[in-house]
Amino acid sequence: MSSVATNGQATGLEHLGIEGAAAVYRNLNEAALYEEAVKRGEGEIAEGGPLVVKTGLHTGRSANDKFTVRDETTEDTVWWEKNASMTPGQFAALWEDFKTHMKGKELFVQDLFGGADLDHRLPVTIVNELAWHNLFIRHLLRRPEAHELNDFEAQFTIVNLPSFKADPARHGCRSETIIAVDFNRRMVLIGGTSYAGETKKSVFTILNYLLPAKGVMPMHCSVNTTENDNAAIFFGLSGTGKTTLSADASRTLVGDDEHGWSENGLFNFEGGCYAKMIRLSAEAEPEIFATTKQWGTVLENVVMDPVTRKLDLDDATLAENSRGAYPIHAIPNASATGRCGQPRNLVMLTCDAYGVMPPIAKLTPAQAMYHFLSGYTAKVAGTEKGVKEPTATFSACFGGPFMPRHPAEYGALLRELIAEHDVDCWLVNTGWTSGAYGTGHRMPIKATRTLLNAALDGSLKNATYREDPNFGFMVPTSVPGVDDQILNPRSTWADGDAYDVQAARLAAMFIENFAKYEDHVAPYVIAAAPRVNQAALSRFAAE
Ligand SMILES: Nc1ncnc2c1ncn2[C@@H]1O[C@H](COP(=O)(O)OP(=O)(O)OP(=O)(O)O)[C@@H](O)[C@H]1O
Ligand SMILES: O=C([O-])CC(=O)C(=O)O
Ligand SMILES: [Mn+2]
Repeated sequence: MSSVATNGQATGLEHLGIEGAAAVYRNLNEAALYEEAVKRGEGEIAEGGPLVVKTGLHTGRSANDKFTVRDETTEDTVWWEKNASMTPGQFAALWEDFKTHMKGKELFVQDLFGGADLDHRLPVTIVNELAWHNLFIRHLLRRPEAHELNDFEAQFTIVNLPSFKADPARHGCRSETIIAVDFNRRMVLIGGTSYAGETKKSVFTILNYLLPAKGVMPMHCSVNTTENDNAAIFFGLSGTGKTTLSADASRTLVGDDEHGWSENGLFNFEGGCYAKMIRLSAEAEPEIFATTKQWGTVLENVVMDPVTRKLDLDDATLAENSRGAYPIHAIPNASATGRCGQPRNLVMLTCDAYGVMPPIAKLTPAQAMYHFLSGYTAKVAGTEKGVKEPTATFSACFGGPFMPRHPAEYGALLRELIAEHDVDCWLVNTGWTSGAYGTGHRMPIKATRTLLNAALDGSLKNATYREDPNFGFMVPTSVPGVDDQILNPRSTWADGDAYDVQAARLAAMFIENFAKYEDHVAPYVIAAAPRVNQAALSRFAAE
């Protein structure tokens, strides 16, 4: 039940040491939070009803401002090479300063679950300074039934104060922005950023730490299924198509970003979606587009005409990473439970801006392990003119910034689950074709969907395949409904030699990145590495 505490009334936050707030609004529903957000000038209402907000300086996650407390709890369980540390003393000072900062402020609190599987879900309390942040996280996580709130006992608390400014000298951080994770105190403190994604990815970080200890695999992936439960997992880094491709009219959406895989099957950690809005097309993504016309959707950094209240989804002035947050039932064919059975297919999405990877390839279990640990995608220069060079990104487990443990731990869990459930693995490139970024173009969404559907319905297994000379995986030569040519990326390039050079460069980047795992994985995984075409590579060096 919702409650409001003012003027020294009991707030339910005393046990945390949070005292002196001007008011505490607990578990307000969507309508009430809308009203509070608008009343406070936090956002404006667009045509059709969405709440439009701006986040200012930070329009994406601040991965370099995230710190984990290093103590006896975490010393041997966190991978310190890729997780920046802070001391328990620095965290204690930060928490004191957070409590001071909250005095006299109005706070919005939600009690929610992370995880649709009753055996593995995590009750969390989220304390927000902003009403719209509270609405966002209510959309994104799993809302308890009224009776579940009676004996709700949070196992973690997340406090998010965008107006707080961290102090590098006192808190051990590097800027005024901080995301501080303390697994011993069971708290996450977020300060100095209004980008809402930080909160949902903090819950993800916690689950990524806790679940492997119970033998449950946490994954940065989307999941969808069918009436007869032909479930599929789509791994991928940001912008590779998890949200876009999992919302498919012919399949049931389980979730778009974070899932667990246990003996019971797959389960969503969340109860909502967080979709990229930039240049969203009504034709290619009708289900997601419809949410931009609905009451309830929170639109972050989407440009709106203040008079007509019409949205311009093509305008990247506020952010290239503009976002829409909505409860999962805003998508017509979403799962009511957030759960499904064991997957039959596992897809690794990559947005290869070099235009080298084929649009789909079949992976052996060893290749799947290799690509899971590599976590490859490429970032493009965005909208800047004249910048033609993409940048390769390797992010372990397709989610480095949210994975506290060593990638080999997640890898070992995944390997066992793939083998136990005999899952078919695929690599899908949603990035460039007919040349690299700057010359070619992005893979048409329609082609990607057709190829995926052939993989998921089993028909693609009967196609004829060729072996990719660089990556060693098997690539279909013909698939009904798509142009044969795009299946062979080299043939889409105007200059085949230029393709070979680019492919050799990418293969070499994979090898270089993978060196750090060689002591942690079995030889058969190392053997699944790409082969570097040395002749092509030396042509590049000579150029
Ligand atoms: N062939 C394609 N397949 C998938 N997405 C494509 C394709 N071509 C272009 N896109 C665009 O790429 C973007 C994919 O973003 P999406 O939101 O699905 O990424 P995501 O994996 O969910 O990322 P995040 O983890 O940040 O939420 C969308 O803007 C989509 O319109
Ligand atoms: O969390 C976010 O900001 C969006 C997201 O899913 C990602 O970046 O992987
Ligand atoms: Mn997404």
